[in-house]
Amino acid sequence: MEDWSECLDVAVQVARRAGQPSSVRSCSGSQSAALVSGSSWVFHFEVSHIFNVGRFQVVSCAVNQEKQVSSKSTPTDLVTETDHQVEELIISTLRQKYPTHRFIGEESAAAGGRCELSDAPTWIIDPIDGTCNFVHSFPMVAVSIGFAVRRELEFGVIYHCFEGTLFTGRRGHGAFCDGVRLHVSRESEMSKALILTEIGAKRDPATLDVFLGNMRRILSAPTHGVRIVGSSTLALCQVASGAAEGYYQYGLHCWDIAAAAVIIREAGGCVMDTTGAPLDLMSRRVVAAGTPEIAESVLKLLQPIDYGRDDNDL
Ligand SMILES: O=P(O)(O)O[C@H]1[C@H](O)[C@@H](O)[C@H](O)[C@H](O)[C@@H]1O
Ligand SMILES: [Mg+2]
Ligand SMILES: [Mg+2]
Repeated sequence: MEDWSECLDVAVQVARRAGQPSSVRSCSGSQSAALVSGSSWVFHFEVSHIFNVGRFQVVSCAVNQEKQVSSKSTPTDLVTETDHQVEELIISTLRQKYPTHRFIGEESAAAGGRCELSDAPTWIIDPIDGTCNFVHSFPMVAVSIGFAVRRELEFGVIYHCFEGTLFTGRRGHGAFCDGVRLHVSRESEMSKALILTEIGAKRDPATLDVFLGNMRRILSAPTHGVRIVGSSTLALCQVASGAAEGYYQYGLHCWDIAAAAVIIREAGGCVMDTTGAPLDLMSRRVVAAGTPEIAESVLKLLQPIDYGRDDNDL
């Protein structure tokens, strides 16, 4: 297995830096060990040297400032200047260090950039996940950075900008939150499950009928409850940490799924297509769960909502 740990540590530093005003913090001991095991790289000096520039616009600084809010695919699909600035910070920093790598970023894609997974090392970036929350200063906002090589997800980094917590997962090396190992819930009964979902950008009556029908069937399964937090990546991190048993959504994007899929898998969970087939990162739909039983129980109750694909133009 190739050792991408050096890339992972750079992603950790970029995500932290993009999400917080203070200087780059090193990872905790065990998390550092998990990130850099088997590598001779002198990470923190090199990484802090890369980011030792004072031009960062960061999320938790900007959250209480006046924002220029606009919308993209629908009036509820919001974007701010901070989304653009954080994505530019992340991609320019990574591209300087890895000029041959490829990048898929939410705001670059919105501007017409291609969402194409190839064999090349590819960074899959959501600069602010939970932009609507960010606009309202609702404290569920994340920076998400996934990394794939030969179409295989190698690692994911998700930084919770309000809590200052960092979720990481590296294929074959486990998943952590601030150095504490993550384990999914082993619950297999829907009647004892907490299920998370997100609404997606479409609000037309037909879409809302299917969305609300899905939620009604999940609630009537029955389950303990359904939660919508407004950030796909942070909701998926709750599955990885065992705080929720399952997640389903139509309408998210590859940059919402990529990092979280690695973190959930490395925490012992499963991530798949809403049909039960293997995950299709570009399909804009997902079911994730601590156990296959919960995943199966959820997907059997779902009616599909068609959002197209991220790689529609290929
Ligand atoms: O646009 P950002 O990056 O904030 O991502 C959110 C999507 O916009 C929502 O449609 C979707 O429902 C999720 O809330 C997702 O996190
Ligand atoms: Mg976003
Ligand atoms: Mg997002």
